[in-house]
Amino acid sequence: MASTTVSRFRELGKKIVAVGRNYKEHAAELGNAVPTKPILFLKPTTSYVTQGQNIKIPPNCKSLHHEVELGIVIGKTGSHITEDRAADHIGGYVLALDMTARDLQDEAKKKGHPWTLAKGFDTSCPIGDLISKDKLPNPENVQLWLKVNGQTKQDGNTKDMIFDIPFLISYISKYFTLEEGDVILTGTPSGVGPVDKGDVIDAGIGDVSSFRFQVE
Ligand SMILES: CC(=O)CC(=O)C(=O)O
Ligand SMILES: [Mg+2]
Repeated sequence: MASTTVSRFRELGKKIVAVGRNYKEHAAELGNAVPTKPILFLKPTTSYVTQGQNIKIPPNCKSLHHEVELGIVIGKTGSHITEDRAADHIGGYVLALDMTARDLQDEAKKKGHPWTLAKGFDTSCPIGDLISKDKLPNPENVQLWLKVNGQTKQDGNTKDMIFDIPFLISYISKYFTLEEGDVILTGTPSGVGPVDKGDVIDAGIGDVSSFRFQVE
């Protein structure tokens, strides 16, 4: 796959597949059980925002939470991908936030409704630039950090993921064809919390990639 093509993942990608509760400590902090198989949901690609654009609080949301995540950018289309072939389908990585209207999500959870509004609203997926595979040779042992107004809120390591990257690609691709440019968000470590109008979020993957977004 040509890296010039994958670098256009935001234009090419058809979907964002997100994994929920992939870190034990995060499941615990929200009082959720540790999953025995991946919990998946979709975010539309209209949720992307890039640096220079702001995060907007969606209507009726009184508790907008930050979730820093490692994203996998798919470089080669495939379905029923085996774990041992998963690496062939990775085009690179990306830093992302899975912004979550926590109160709307809690309301939906209580009623057994989908999380679509809480997770898929416009600006709910701030995203960085493509990270090439050679810049992140060990994606399963990197620090994911996030600060709000300069204060550290999240500082976890991808080695603590419950389901690892090959397993996720294999599992997801049994259900959804993973297409070039699609992004898998691999879940957030603990420390999620609220942000408000005017707050500044800085986040990063170790010292490999970082970005800043403001809440408007
Ligand atoms: C409880 C959640 O919102 C699940 C989620 O998105 C995660 O990253 O974990
Ligand atoms: Mg998340």
